[in-house]
Amino acid sequence: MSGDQILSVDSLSMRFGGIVAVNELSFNAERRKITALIGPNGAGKTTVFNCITGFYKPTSGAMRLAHDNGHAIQLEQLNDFRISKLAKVARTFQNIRLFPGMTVLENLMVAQHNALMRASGLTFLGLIGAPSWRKAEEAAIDLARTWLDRIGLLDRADDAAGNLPYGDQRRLEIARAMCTQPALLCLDEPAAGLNARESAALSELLLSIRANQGTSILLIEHDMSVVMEISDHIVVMDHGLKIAEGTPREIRDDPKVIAAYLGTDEEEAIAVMESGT
Ligand SMILES: Nc1ncnc2c1ncn2[C@@H]1O[C@H](COP(=O)(O)OP(=O)(O)OP(=O)(O)O)[C@@H](O)[C@H]1O
Repeated sequence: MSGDQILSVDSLSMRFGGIVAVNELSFNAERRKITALIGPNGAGKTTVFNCITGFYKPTSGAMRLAHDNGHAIQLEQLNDFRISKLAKVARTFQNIRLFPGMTVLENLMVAQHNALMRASGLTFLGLIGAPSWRKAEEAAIDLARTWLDRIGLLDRADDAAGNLPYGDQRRLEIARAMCTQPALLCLDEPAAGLNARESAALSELLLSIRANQGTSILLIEHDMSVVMEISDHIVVMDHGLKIAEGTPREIRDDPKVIAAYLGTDEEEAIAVMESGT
């Protein structure tokens, strides 16, 4: 894999006592591309995400995020707050983490809290309704409404987020992450629990984010139909190690991947991998 890397992970290791969850992992994610991280349960994928997003401090290794303008940031030196603010890395989680009692629109406004706080001069300008604050608030509402339109939820803007169907909540989480205007969007199993129609809508949304926003996406996903359809590059982990990487076609045909990812029954494994083509 060559080209313009937004993320370079170099010899990343994470230990929990005697468990080596991630073992000397190295890979790159290309700018404006979709990179998938796959592997069986317990392979270490979420731990990698937790290191990249600053939830865990890695035991060793380096993670370099390079912005468009050439500015590079060593993620292992920052905490989660600074990674989201300075490195502009946004993430979603395996379990939905919306504010269910807040409206759909409010969930997207909360994502823009940092920008709004700055514009409000840490609340004072907001309290007196200064024009600069009103302008920033209008821009935030515009951005939120644009994303609601993109995910087809504009007409549900005033409904409680918790009342949305599950697939809509998943897409709302992605819209919320996009409202932070991230350089790198990390999605942890966004297709989990979705039906076939919802998975297809998710794939379409991620492809449109790549095409229209040019956002780089790092994706953990078990749903092979989504992974094979939208990924530019796939990194495969097993027991904390990288066992393969390549294009969807290369990964689908790799016997090591088939055996490790899907167990020892090769015939069944091939059938499952092929279902994702
Ligand atoms: N905070 C923690 N403390 C101790 N062990 C942990 C912790 N987080 C993860 N692990 C262990 O690290 C290993 C990798 O877990 P991880 O959740 O990263 O795997 P995964 O590939 O994301 O799995 P899944 O696909 O099931 O989500 C597992 O053995 C797990 O039990």
